[in-house]
Amino acid sequence: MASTLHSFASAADLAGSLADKVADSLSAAIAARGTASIAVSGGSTPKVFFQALSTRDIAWDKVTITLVDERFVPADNARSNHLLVDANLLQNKARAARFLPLYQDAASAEEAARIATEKTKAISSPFDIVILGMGGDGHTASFFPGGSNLAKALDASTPRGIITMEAEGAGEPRLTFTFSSLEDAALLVLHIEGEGKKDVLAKAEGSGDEAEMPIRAILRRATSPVEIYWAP
Ligand SMILES: O=C1O[C@H](COP(=O)(O)O)[C@@H](O)[C@H](O)[C@H]1O
Repeated sequence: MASTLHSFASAADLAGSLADKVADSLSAAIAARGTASIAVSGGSTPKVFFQALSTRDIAWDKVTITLVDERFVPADNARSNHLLVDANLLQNKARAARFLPLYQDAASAEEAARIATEKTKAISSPFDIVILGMGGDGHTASFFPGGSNLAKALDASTPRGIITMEAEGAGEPRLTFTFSSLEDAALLVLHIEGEGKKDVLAKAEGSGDEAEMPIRAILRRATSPVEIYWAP
């Protein structure tokens, strides 16, 4: 499916514009179905966007928020994506939203993935909105190059839900929604910032194996158009 690049002069401009777009999409879903869903990324990029989105005046009590991926660490760990969402998105007006975490207090990441898959079945499919990020190695969600479960995660026939991932570049074991869970969102966004990420994107858009740069799976095979939001 095609992608469209939306470029902004600054990260603040991008955050405001993306927050408006997401708020409009959530409101449209609520008007159509009574509820709305959004799966967001962690990492360093989304903080300012989260802060902007949290102030938007929509029916947040009808919105379910979850993560596209998470580290297998509790929510009070500084590297937790849940912590980032708590501190920046589940604030202001967005405090009224329901948050479904991927991390579960389980004996293993595999058990946590199984529990999280069950719990997130309460969210209707497809997601209304998915916001992906991208690492400098071409990973997105926790689809890491060399990842232990990468082939399964990227296989379009792997069911919706959460699986585990371990990889050298990932730090802790990870929990990640599968490709099939994310690729058909009504609004599918790739949010990246910096010249370095633009170069990584250009490389990913070229030829090469998906396993080397897993973002290629989204760019090449997502059934929804990919809206790329970029700022320097
Ligand atoms: O590990 C992760 O990294 C990516 C990208 O993060 P960034 O710090 O380069 O913005 C992120 O999209 C993903 O959700 C996160 O778990």
